[in-house]
Amino acid sequence: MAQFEKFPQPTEGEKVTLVNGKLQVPDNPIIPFIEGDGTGPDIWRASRRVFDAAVEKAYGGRRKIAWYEVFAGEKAFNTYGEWLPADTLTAIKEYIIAIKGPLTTPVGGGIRSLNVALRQELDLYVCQRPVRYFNGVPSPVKHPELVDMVIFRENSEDIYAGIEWAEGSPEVKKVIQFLREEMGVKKIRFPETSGIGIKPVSKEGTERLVRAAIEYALKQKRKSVTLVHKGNIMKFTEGAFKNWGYELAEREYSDKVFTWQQYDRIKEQHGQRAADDAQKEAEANGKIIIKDVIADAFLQQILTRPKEYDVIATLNLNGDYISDALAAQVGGIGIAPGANINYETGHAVFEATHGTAPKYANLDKVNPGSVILSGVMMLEYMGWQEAADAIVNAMEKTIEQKTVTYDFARLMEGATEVKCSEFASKIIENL
Ligand SMILES: NC(=O)C1=CN([C@@H]2O[C@H](COP(=O)(O)OP(=O)(O)OC[C@H]3O[C@@H](n4cnc5c(N)ncnc54)[C@H](OP(=O)(O)O)[C@@H]3O)[C@@H](O)[C@H]2O)C=CC1
Ligand SMILES: O=C(O)CCC(=O)C(=O)O
Ligand SMILES: [Mg+2]
Repeated sequence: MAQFEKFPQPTEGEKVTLVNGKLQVPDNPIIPFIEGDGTGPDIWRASRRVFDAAVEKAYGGRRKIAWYEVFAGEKAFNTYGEWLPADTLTAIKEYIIAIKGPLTTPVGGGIRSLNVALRQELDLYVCQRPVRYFNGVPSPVKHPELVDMVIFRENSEDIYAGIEWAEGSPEVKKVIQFLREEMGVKKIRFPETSGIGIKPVSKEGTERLVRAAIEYALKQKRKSVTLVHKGNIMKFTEGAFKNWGYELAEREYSDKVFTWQQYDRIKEQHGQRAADDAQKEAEANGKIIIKDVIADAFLQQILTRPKEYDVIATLNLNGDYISDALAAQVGGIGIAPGANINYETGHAVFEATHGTAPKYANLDKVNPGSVILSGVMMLEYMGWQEAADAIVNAMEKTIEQKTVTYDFARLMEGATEVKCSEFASKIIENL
């Protein structure tokens, strides 16, 4: 049993376990949850009702989640005097699968991101964010239905490692002195007034992320995996990510993928026609095409040619930007789910793409769709597909009936605007 310093033990349920790399989920699994800050509590209350109703409906009482509250953010600070108590990490390590609401991160000072800390502490190296269109959702683009992508965002490295020093600090002076005097760096434009941030990107980190993306593409019979990077500018981090990604694909999946690097080699030796034919043959044989694109070009092409993209593998910061941009394309951040996963240990924390939307806190107003769909991902991960499908169908039906929260209502003709809790109730009615 987990040893908690401050938290009470869970009073009901059984542990999820990992046996020989496979999750074993009992009928009454203990699932830790973090309510979240800002709009988190409103959204969590609404979402939890949907999860419980769907599980009850799908399994007639045979299965039931034993929710176990753990704490992070403001509620943790107010209750335990810490933003991220050790017990929360202990609980997630012990019970393997958890779900959370958004947590606040102050800009330019104060605590570092608790969301990022959770991902790093638990080494949840994949941030998996599927982006698809739900019929009837208002969108700013003409063909939102052409967007059907799954983002694999590297979650443990990059500029998010939090290695940075503030302008004027003794540390930054030391780093700048080292760079100038020992490394021969001459390009810091204003050395006296610079803050410095470091961007670590490793071969191991890249390989496990790209491997997860390719495994997903193979299992789900997707067409391509695109490595999105800014390798033309950041050659040894983003450029290396691209190179390591291609190398891994050709080394570990040689009979299952066709890469654009292979295409280039064939083109060089035998001409463009031969390369085109080789790619067509690979596609006809169901091979996954591994390609790459520079991040800025990608951000315009997801608007102009979304059909060309499928599974996306990218670094941490690119993935953050891409997640919100793609979410907007299919109707906004109100229905953008996600998961942070370590595919080796099985640990997974499910959470929405959006933040705490603080101006709407406690108004029972915002869309709970992102956390509800994050819960759908969680149910799928647990193997409770029937409950997951029931929620997706009921949510589709509710949106088609034009019963929606403010974010959709303001863009839809003839919609009935409902509160966060009412949207959840309508989904439950439609189960
Ligand atoms: N994983 C996490 O926990 C994350 C936490 N954060 C943190 O959240 C805080 C606030 O961040 P901020 O940059 O304002 O981004 P948010 O995602 O919280 O909000 C930005 C805007 O997105 C829209 N929005 C967000 N959530 C919903 C929802 N559920 N339904 C409908 N619309 C929604 C609102 O748009 P509109 O104004 O148009 O109504 C809102 O003003 C920060 O402290 C940030 O660090 C941010 C991202 C992820
Ligand atoms: O941790 C935060 O405050 C922001 C995280 C974020 O934007 C994301 O995970 O997409
Ligand atoms: Mg983000």
